[in-house]
Amino acid sequence: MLEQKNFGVKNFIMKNPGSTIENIARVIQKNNHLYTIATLEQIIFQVSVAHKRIDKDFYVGDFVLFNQQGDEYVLEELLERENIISKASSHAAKSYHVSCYEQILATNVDQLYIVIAADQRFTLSKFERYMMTFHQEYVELAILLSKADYEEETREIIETIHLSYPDVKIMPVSMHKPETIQQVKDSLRSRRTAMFIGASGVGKSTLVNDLTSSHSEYTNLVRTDGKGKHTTTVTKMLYLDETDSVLIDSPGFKTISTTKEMDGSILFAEIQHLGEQCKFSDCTHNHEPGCAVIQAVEDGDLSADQLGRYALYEKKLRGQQKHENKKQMKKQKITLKK
Ligand SMILES: Nc1nc2c(ncn2[C@@H]2O[C@H](COP(=O)(O)OP(=O)(O)OP(=O)(O)O)[C@@H](O)[C@H]2O)c(=O)[nH]1
Ligand SMILES: [Zn+2]
Repeated sequence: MLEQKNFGVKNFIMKNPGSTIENIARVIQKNNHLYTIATLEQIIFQVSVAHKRIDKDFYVGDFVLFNQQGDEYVLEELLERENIISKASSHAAKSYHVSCYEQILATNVDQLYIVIAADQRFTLSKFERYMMTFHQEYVELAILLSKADYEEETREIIETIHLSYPDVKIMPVSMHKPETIQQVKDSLRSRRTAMFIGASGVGKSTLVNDLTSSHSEYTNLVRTDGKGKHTTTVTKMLYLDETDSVLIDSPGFKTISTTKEMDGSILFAEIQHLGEQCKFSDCTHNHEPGCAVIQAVEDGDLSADQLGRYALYEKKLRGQQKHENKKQMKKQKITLKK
């Protein structure tokens, strides 16, 4: 049997004392309605959903309670999720009666890496769509700028993003530059769950191969295509020996549905409306006493994620403002010199 890898079950049990240890597992792969789960001791394949739970969907990353029925294993309960990584389903967006349908990609993620390729057409609005879709308060977010051997393009993209979002963490990475792969490894935190998402063709598989290449034993296990190369057709969780962490690899998507691409005033109308009731008229809804927006989050009337996205959006506006001011000052200096 394969030596047992830590897929996060141990951590979960430590964080939730009193849980029934024997029956806790984590979903590490999903193929239609069959799941692969990891317990503290072993990996179990071909797990189905218990009859009484047949209406429930489980996702990669979920912690679950399972049971043995005869020689079959079944999923019984979903344990509380810390977070959900989702996007609007492009599939449903096409159907005329559903305009926006949430597609869950994975759950319980600590570090989310959005992979953008330097050789693909880049626009700030595409980047913003990613941020709008995936930014949330307790998930560490970074951009992996792949194919960074396209050096000119890489520089330009970093500059464009940082002009509007100076705080966004961007890590250039290239298969031709081993030190950049090492940097990605170094950023993976032990016993945490990282996830890669990105459009197809950005080089995600290549990157995952590079990260796991020294562990052929496990790569062999998860290889489903019979070919020499790892390709991503379903979402799955991989264990990385070197960092003692797990990585969720998800299939590349074509586009992020545009249903979330809206201007801030539409997206944050609710927050702006609530803001009218804040004690201070220039309230940033961040720490101020008498803030109606923070109150709404505390009361459960507004999601903390929405407030997080709002803060990000505000930051962007301030960044742009700063940039404008600098440009103006430069101009003034030049005219003074004359
Ligand atoms: N120049 C350059 N090309 C790369 C790099 N990484 C990957 N590629 C190439 O980009 C193409 C796509 O790479 P994949 O790893 O298959 O991309 P993917 O994101 O897994 O694509 P999907 O399987 O559709 O999700 C391949 O032809 C790779 O050889 C890189 O760092 N630099
Ligand atoms: Zn406020």
